[in-house]
Formats: sequence, C-alpha cells, structure tokens
Amino acid sequence: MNRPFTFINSAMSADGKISTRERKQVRISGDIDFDRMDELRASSDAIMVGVGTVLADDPSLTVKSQSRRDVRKSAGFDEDPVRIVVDSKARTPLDADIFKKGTGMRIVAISSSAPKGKVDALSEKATIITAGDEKVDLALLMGQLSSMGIQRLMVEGGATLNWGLLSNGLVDEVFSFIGNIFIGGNSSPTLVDGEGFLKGDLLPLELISSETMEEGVLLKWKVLNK
Ligand SMILES: NC(=O)C1=CN([C@@H]2O[C@H](COP(=O)(O)OP(=O)(O)OC[C@H]3O[C@@H](n4cnc5c(N)ncnc54)[C@H](O)[C@@H]3O)[C@@H](O)[C@H]2O)C=CC1
Ligand SMILES: Nc1nc(O)c(N)c(N[C@@H]2O[C@H](COP(=O)(O)O)[C@@H](O)[C@H]2O)n1
Repeated sequence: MNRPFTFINSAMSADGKISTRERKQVRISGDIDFDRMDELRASSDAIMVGVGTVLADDPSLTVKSQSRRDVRKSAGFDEDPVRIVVDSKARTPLDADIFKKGTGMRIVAISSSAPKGKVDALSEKATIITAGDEKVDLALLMGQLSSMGIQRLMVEGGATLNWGLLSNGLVDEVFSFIGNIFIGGNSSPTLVDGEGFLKGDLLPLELISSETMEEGVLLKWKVLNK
C-alpha cells in the first residue's frame, strides 16, 4: 500500500506527558523548538491532528514565518500545507481556527458513522474523506492521501492518534522534545496512549540523533516497523 512518508512531532514533559489531566495545552518547549516545528511544517505537504487536539488546543496549524510562507508560495505551493483532522464522528467545531486562519486545503477525515447534518456543514469548509465504519481506518486514509499527492506528512498528535498510527505501522520517524518539567497524573495524555503494546510485541526504535535544546533535549527516532 502506498502511503506518505510520515513523522510525528511532539513535545513532552520529563515524565512523558504531552498535556495536563484537564487536557489543557501547556508550553513544554521554547521559542527555538517552536521555530523548528514551524520549519517542519513548511517542509511538509500536509499536517495531521486528531480531533481531540482540535477540541483541546484549537491549533491553526499554519506556517508562522513569513519568509517560509514566501518560499512555499514562490515554489507554487499554498503558503500553508494541507491541514487534516482525523475525526470519526465529525466533532470538529465549524469555527475551529484551522478554518478561520491560513490558506489552502483543509481535510476532515470521518467514518461512515458520522452524523450527516454535521458532515454536510463541515463539507462547506473542508474536503471530506470517508474511511472506515465506526472509526477512521487510518491505513485506508493514508492510501487516499498518497493518491492525492501528499508525500510528506507531519503528525502533531495527540496521544490517541499517535497510538493509532504507530500501532498500525504507519509512522516512519518521531521527533520528541523532552522538556524540563514534570506534569504527572495517571490520566494526563502521554506521547502514545491507546491500548499500548504487549510485552512480546513492543515497537522498536532506532535513535537517529539527540541534541540539547534550550532547557530540554530533542530526540529523533526512526520507527522500525515490521
Ligand atoms: N505537547 C504536544 O506536542 C501536543 C499535545 N497535544 C495534547 O494531546 C491531547 C489530545 O490528545 P487526545 O485526547 O488523545 O486526542 P487526539 O488528538 O489524539 O484525537 C483523538 C481522536 O482522533 C480520532 N480518531 C479517528 N480515528 C482514529 C483512529 N483510527 N485512531 C486514533 N484516533 C482516531 C478520534 O475521533 C479520537 O477521538 C490534548 O491535551 C493536547 O493538548 C496535542 C498535540 C501536540
Ligand atoms: N511542539 C510543541 N511544543 C509545545 O510545548 C506544545 N505545547 C505543543 N503543542 C502543539 O503546538 C501546536 C500549536 O499550533 P498553532 O500554533 O496553533 O499553529 C498544536 O498542535 C499544539 O497541540 N507543541
């Protein structure tokens, strides 16, 4: 099956949490890391998040640097990459920032169980892709994105989507910034939530690079999919 080259970018606390137990976005990394994230966005064909992240953080997922926007435009691309929400039940708010801010194509990926009225309303703002019955079939979705010409896909979480992609063997690399705070809490989301892998079936990684950045560490991992 064809699929885009896919990487996750995430920031987590020293204890592996990506936000607090009330799912409120916290600033884990600093300006240098956000600028690195912006560069990754600008170099990608598309950026994907789960609807949990849209509901919690309402990100715009736009490229922030004007010079990077100009480079994309002069190369014939939209200034912002395609922005994709994985949203089985079509819960994305119609006034979400991904619709209000930036330029270019937005995609909401739904399952066939999503309520029709809401899907119709979302279709005025985004291209709708239906994949799967109860929840989005991520492998099917990746094939469809590939056939639309999306070759390089950046995933910005959250915890549930990261698990869905990693457990289906759909991720090639992971950038993980580890910041100098503890968040704690057994219900705070981690980099990878979901059911988790079993002892005999863990997902191995190869460390590509590690560097100190501001008050934390940036790790780059290659995922050794079977
Ligand atoms: N520190 C960081 O780098 C980041 C932190 N976050 C945090 O993550 C939290 C949100 O994470 P979650 O609640 O886990 O939501 P999520 O963003 O992972 O979205 C989960 C949703 O994705 C949809 N989905 C559809 N099909 C799926 C499938 N096959 N597999 C997996 N998901 C599927 C479902 O509708 C599900 O409810 C927020 O607290 C946010 O602040 C989010 C992004 C980056
Ligand atoms: N890389 C990173 N570091 C942090 O410290 C964070 N809190 C996050 N959160 C995510 O950053 C994105 C912000 O997007 P916009 O600025 O609205 O475009 C969003 O995906 C947050 O979940 N990331």
